[in-house]
Amino acid sequence: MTVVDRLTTIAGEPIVMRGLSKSYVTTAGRNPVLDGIDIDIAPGELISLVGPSGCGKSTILKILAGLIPYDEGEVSLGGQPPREGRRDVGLMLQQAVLMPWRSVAGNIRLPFDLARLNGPEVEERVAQLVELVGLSHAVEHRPWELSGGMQQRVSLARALSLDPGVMLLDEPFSALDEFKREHLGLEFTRMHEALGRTTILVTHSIPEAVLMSDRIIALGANPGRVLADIRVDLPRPRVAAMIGTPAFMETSQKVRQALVGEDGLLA
Ligand SMILES: Nc1ncnc2c1ncn2[C@@H]1O[C@H](COP(=O)(O)OP(=O)(O)OP(=O)(O)O)[C@@H](O)[C@H]1O
Repeated sequence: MTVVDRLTTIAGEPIVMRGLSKSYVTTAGRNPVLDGIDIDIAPGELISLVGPSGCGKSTILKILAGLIPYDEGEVSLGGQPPREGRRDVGLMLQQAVLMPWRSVAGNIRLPFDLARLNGPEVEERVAQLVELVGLSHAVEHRPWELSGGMQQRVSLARALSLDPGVMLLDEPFSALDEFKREHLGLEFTRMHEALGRTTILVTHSIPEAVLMSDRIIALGANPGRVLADIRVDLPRPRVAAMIGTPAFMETSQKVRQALVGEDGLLA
């Protein structure tokens, strides 16, 4: 099987979190951050985590990526416990971490280099990814020559490079202007619909969550817990024309309701 075949035939993996709890130990003592999180994600589902700053969204992704330990509960991806560096898990963190000495193409090629994959198919795949994230004009640029949004796009392309069965994306479009954000969000959704990777997206944007997701998990803070699990009943493929339709607005309203405090404002 060639690299490209593998890239287009990989299927999503289920993700299970049961009774997941996590505290950070700080100089001020033990800080409970997640308390009894139960989330089941079916193979190929795209779910969004939304909730106030500090409710533990990034912590959930880091636990799933095997970057940090957890205290209690069960966590599995494709039936296996989290482990750092798994090639079948694509992670994009909030801050793009790029190699300063590598070009845009070189940064996107990094996972292939680490996996000792090379040749014309890899070059073709890198070129496809560069084009996908709209950086064909900057392919030889170094990270410091890029805007924050462009760096984020390199980071997204790199997370997509090995076409993993599980994608963990922490606010992947936050540094983009609204036009590019909607465009790339829909592009990503289109790829998701074609390839069916299981995806967890952390976002602060309720409209973005509604447009892209099958389900939206609303989280509360102190400690982080699931407030609501809301199904998005919009057909696929998702298209821009769905934004603002009654079904879209109704779902957005449900998410908002789950997150507002007693004063009616988002926490
Ligand atoms: N390494 C750490 N050590 C101690 N406390 C931490 C650490 N990382 C995160 N925290 C704390 O854990 C809580 C959850 O952080 P986390 O980054 O998961 O939240 P978040 O929901 O992703 O927030 P945001 O929306 O602002 O990105 C916060 O109170 C944060 O201060």
